[in-house]
Amino acid sequence: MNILTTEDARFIDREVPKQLGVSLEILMENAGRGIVDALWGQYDLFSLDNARSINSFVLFICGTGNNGADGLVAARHLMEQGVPVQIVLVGDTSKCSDLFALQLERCEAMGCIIDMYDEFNDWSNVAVAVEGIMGTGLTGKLRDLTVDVLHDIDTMRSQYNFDLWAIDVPAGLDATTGQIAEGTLAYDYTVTFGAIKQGLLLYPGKAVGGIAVVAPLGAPWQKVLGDRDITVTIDSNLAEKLINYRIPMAHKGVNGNALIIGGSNDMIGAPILAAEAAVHSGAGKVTLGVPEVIKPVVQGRIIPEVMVTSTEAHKAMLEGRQVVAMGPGLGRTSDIPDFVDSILDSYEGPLVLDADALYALGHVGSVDKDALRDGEIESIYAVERDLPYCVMTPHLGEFSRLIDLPIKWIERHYITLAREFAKKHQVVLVLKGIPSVVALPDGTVYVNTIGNAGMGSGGMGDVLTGVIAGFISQGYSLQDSAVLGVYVHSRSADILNDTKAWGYTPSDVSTSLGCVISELLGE
Ligand SMILES: NC(=O)C1=CN([C@@H]2O[C@H](COP(=O)(O)OP(=O)(O)OC[C@H]3O[C@@H](n4cnc5c(N)ncnc54)[C@H](O)[C@@H]3O)[C@@H](O)[C@H]2O)[C@H](O)CC1
Ligand SMILES: [K+]
Repeated sequence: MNILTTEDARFIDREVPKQLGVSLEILMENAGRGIVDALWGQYDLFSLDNARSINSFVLFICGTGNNGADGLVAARHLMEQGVPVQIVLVGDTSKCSDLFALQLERCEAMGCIIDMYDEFNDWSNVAVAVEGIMGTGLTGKLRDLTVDVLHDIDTMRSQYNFDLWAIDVPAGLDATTGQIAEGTLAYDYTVTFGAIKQGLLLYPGKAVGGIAVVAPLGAPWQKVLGDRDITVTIDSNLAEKLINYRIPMAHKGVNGNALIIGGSNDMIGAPILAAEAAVHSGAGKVTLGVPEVIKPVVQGRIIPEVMVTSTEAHKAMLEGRQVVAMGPGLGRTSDIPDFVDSILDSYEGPLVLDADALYALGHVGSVDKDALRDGEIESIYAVERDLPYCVMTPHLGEFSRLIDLPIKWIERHYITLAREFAKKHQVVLVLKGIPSVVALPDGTVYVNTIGNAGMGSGGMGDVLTGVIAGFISQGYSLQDSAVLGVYVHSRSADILNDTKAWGYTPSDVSTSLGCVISELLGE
């Protein structure tokens, strides 16, 4: 499923009429109709009953831009259907958009009940409120007047207990970054147009949008996006397309030979988790390379399917592998950067870099904060160190070190930074956060839509690394392995979450991977 940013939505507004001959007014008509369909999907609008009166109605709270105009269209459709509606207007109607003026004229001609916000006081009869104060047209902080209106809505909702819907995005939510302005409310539902807005998938936006319903615009807007970078959701539909059946005669030689490199005196758990996850994801043969000193302990702890070797003999260790994943538990001692470099120099096959291997790389590039602020995408990121084509799986802290930028900035410009990094370095970046994203060298970004709070525990990332390596060893491309790995890992955790809340471990996620694979194969 596609994901749209504010810029994409504006581009669609501009280009669909030009290239496809479908006017903005028609798109708006479909958007308004989509709001109505979404409301019907949730309530029997013919017997609206807010438990207080039989005079209840659907209230549309409309700003004077096209977001408000969508609300006016929806109100008109509901009037035709005989559903009681009222409209309140927020803002200066003398400064409205052209389409708002047109839709308002229509609602007035039909005798719809329309009040200015200050005149409205019939909150006790509101059954459902639909907010169209603003959508993708938000600029800067919310103006005081808007904050006051939103505050009133919130107070009235607590008092009268009606559901609150947002048109396209909640007023105050940045539809691209998911950041929210002070005063933004939390909603029960958001009806968003064409495709889900990126800001509804990123925190804190994801937490305030409620249940998202996508309403079609009535024209194949995908056709006009051309070579714009695309963003897509990671969900079961995508994963089902990526997973392959195994041929019946597949043997361990066909299913790949994976090497995991990691471990140090203080950390033996991380590489064990990664190697075991590679086994559970279906790799034919898995070897774990650890420093000689910890080899006996590791051998005593790990499942017997994994062979353990010593990293001291590293040339021989690399031979015949379909994938090498390096980093879990490697440590941060002064010898590690040279060790990581020597592996990068001597191994030319598919590579996954995680954890301390990423730390060992240090800064690999830098961010121009001004360009980031101004959205000058091309000049945001400068490469300082070339990297081999590989999958990199940093969490926010590790990414912060790689690009030399505080986490706060990364959180605010999550997808832009992931995309620029993957494009400029030509690597597959799995940025592990909430949500995790996978950015590809061609600029496509996949955003994870599943997973749960139980995944926030030590070792979960090591399992993901092992899963991705496991898929690569079985012949999946680096990018498919990253996307499929993120899905399977989160889905396994979701299955466990159903019965164990957060009381499950990374090892449990690893051992349940097979359930997800069989679910994807429809077995
Ligand atoms: N392609 C699509 O997805 C379509 C979307 N539609 C709808 O159009 C809006 C975007 O409309 P636009 O006129 O560009 O802007 P808005 O109505 O969202 O906002 C303008 C409105 O908001 C006021 N405003 C802006 N910033 C602030 C602020 N910081 N504080 C207070 N008020 C602010 C501004 O003054 C204007 O009054 C999109 O979301 C969809 O709902 C089309 O209908 C169909 C195609
Ligand atoms: K809105």
